[in-house]
Amino acid sequence: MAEVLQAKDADEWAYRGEGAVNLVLSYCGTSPKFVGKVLRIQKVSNKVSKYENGHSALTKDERVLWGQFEGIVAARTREIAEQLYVQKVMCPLLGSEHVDAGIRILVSREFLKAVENKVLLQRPTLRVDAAKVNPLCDSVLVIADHSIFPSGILKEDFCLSVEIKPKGGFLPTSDFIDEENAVKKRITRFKMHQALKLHDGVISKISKYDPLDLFSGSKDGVQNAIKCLFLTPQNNFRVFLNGSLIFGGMDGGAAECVSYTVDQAFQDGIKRVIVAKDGMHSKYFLELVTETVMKSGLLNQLLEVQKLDSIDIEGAIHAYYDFVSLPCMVCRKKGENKFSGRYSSIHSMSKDEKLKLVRNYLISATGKDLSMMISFRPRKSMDVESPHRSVLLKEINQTFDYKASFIDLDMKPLKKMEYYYELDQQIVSCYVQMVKDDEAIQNGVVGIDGSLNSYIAKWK
Ligand SMILES: O=P(O)(O)O[C@@H]1[C@@H](OP(=O)(O)O)[C@H](OP(=O)(O)O)[C@H](O)[C@H](OP(=O)(O)O)[C@H]1OP(=O)(O)O
Ligand SMILES: Nc1ncnc2c1ncn2[C@@H]1O[C@H](COP(=O)(O)OP(=O)(O)OP(=O)(O)O)[C@@H](O)[C@H]1O
Ligand SMILES: [Zn+2]
Repeated sequence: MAEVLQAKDADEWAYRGEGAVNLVLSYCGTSPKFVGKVLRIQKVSNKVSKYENGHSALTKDERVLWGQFEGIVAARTREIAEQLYVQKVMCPLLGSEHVDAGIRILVSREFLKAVENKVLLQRPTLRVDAAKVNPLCDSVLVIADHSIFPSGILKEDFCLSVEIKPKGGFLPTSDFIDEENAVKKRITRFKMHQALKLHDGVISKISKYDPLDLFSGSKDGVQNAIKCLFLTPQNNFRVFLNGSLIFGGMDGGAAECVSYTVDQAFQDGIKRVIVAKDGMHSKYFLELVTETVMKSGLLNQLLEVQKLDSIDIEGAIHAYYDFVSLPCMVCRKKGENKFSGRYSSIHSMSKDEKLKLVRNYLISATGKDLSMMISFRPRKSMDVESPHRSVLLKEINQTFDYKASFIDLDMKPLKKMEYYYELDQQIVSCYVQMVKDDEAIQNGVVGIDGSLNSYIAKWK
């Protein structure tokens, strides 16, 4: 009979982290089956949400959308479909050596309850208020722990790992972008979204990070991006030592660091791995991350996936309405005729072409939201063969094994398309308003909206 995790097993799992929809636990027991693994447990919103990740299977339209991928249509639950999505859709695109789709394991309700109680005090308040462990889950995912090297490491070894959530790394060029929204072709969504997040109080400071730098392929660009992530990590940058968080936060908001003289835990942590003169460890740490990001080539692959969004949400939304057989709310609002107006080239496409546009948009959305984890351990001797790739930091003559993986490759629900459109419009209008207010201030005119003025100050 298949193993089912019970309440007593909760003792062997410890809080690792969480995002908006999953709680992640690391294994601290001795069973070879779980050593080097994490458990990824689905959460459910405390508020009733339109986009709730419930226990239901895929919708009829989603089954058509993902039908060409083996097994997804027949999946009994959304969790099973999501695991197959990682295996069949994302793995081939990102490389199976960088992705672990994991295996599902059965859990009892008592296990979920025990785990939830155990980690409650370690969870950020914002996350506790937002969501709880989904009590209806009967299975959870067991995935490789990407913050450590696979088993076989000695106890005294140290492994440093870095988690980066790069977000969208290119500017859209789609002809379907409204003239009013032309700013989208010049400013990244990440940067514009920062203005909205600040306005809504989600963050207290604008990130210095620019995804275009990270994806630039140039050493200077990547170096600058990593430095900015370090200065304003928000939910885009974290560092772990042997799986314990030593830099950044899990609250999805504004974990902020203002200088290289950060937390002692971080300083102590990097000293265990990087051999350098006092005061130089942070510099070489950032150098190591930069070199490895460049060398791994992971971002080139990721950018290709993100670029599957070829016509932007302002184009894809029209394909969506036809695909789900609903009147196009965007054409209706804009007073456009579906078959002769600005978006007629989309509305008159074949069913298959529209399906492909929507599917590619959603795959790209996964690519714009995933994270990558890169783990490092110092190579003790170049004579010993290692199955891992390595990077040499010339200035300190130190070689590191590294392992790079992608995490959080979740399938985005089809019904989120309308939300994506609305959010996109909101992001642009908030940013445009901010720029207008900024100009008004510079011209000596008092801004229209006091709250906007206050975040312009924070922008600078
Ligand atoms: O829309 P975005 O860019 O804010 O992305 C959301 C993320 O926000 P952030 O990266 O902080 O801006 C958001 O992350 P946080 O909860 O803010 O850490 C989620 O990753 C969300 O995806 P899902 O609902 O969990 O499937 C993400 O939603 P998707 O757009 O990827 O569906
Ligand atoms: N395989 C893994 N190995 C090591 N750490 C992991 C792994 N998977 C997740 N984590 C840690 O747990 C955190 C939450 O996981 P994950 O990003 O999958 O949650 P999520 O709720 O799906 O996120 P999001 O809000 O982006 O949708 C990650 O940020 C990472 O720190
Ligand atoms: Zn339309």
